[in-house]
Amino acid sequence: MPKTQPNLFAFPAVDDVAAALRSYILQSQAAGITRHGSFKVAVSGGSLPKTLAAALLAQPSSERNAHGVIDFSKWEIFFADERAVPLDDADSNYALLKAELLDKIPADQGKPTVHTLDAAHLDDIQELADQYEHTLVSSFASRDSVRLPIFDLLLLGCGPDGHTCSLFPGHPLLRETSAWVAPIEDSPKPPRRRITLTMPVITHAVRIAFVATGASKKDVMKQIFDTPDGLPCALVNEAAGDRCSWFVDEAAVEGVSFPRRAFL
Ligand SMILES: O=C(O)[C@H](O)[C@@H](O)[C@H](O)[C@H](O)COP(=O)(O)O
Repeated sequence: MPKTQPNLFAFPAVDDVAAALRSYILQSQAAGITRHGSFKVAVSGGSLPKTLAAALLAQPSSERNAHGVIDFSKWEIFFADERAVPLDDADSNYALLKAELLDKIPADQGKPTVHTLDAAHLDDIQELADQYEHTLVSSFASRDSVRLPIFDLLLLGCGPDGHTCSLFPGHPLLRETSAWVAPIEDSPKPPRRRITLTMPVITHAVRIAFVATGASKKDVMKQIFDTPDGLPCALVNEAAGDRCSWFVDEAAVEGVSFPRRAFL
């Protein structure tokens, strides 16, 4: 079977990115609820929670979308990567998502289930990762019955070096094939101690959406799309093909030759 290509959706401004992302999330939510009655999604940190809030908190008065409205009561939110810090620490991805999005969800949009890391294990990073893997096992079924968890949607960022989640270029963790969640103690992006979903889990998701905005991303976007050379984001593109969609603004893809697709 020929390999499929990732979808590159480019928009004039960040607001347009957020509007398209909303529509894509609605489609993914509908598919998840049809499949298993809930919507299992994992999110990253960085600039993503802000764009996500812009996408999800804008409740158009008449939602003209065939896929319904956002229903957070059906959402199970996981962290695609998380920093090994207390949940109220300024570096925590949970704290960031809470401030940007969770605290602002209107009551009539329902309350999501949010799976945070277990802060009792912050001193033991392997245990922290193992405990988070247990959290996934409890939600997705046991490791004996499923080889890998299948998220309905992963919402990921792309670092200026091409990293995603806490998988960094050239890092041995990129070759992890057995764990679902892995610890990292030498993250080049601070803080150094983190946990992350592994590549097999990422590439098995039903849908993967990358969000990358701003001119600071254009060099790495050229590398990822025009001269793919093993950067973590390029590896996800390669493995997931058209299950992988990029929501970017024009500034982030200036000079990128890879063909854009129209977002319908
Ligand atoms: O915890 C983290 O550091 C993030 O999960 C990380 O993987 C992030 O998504 C990228 O670094 C992109 O960040 P920006 O969107 O801020 O560039």
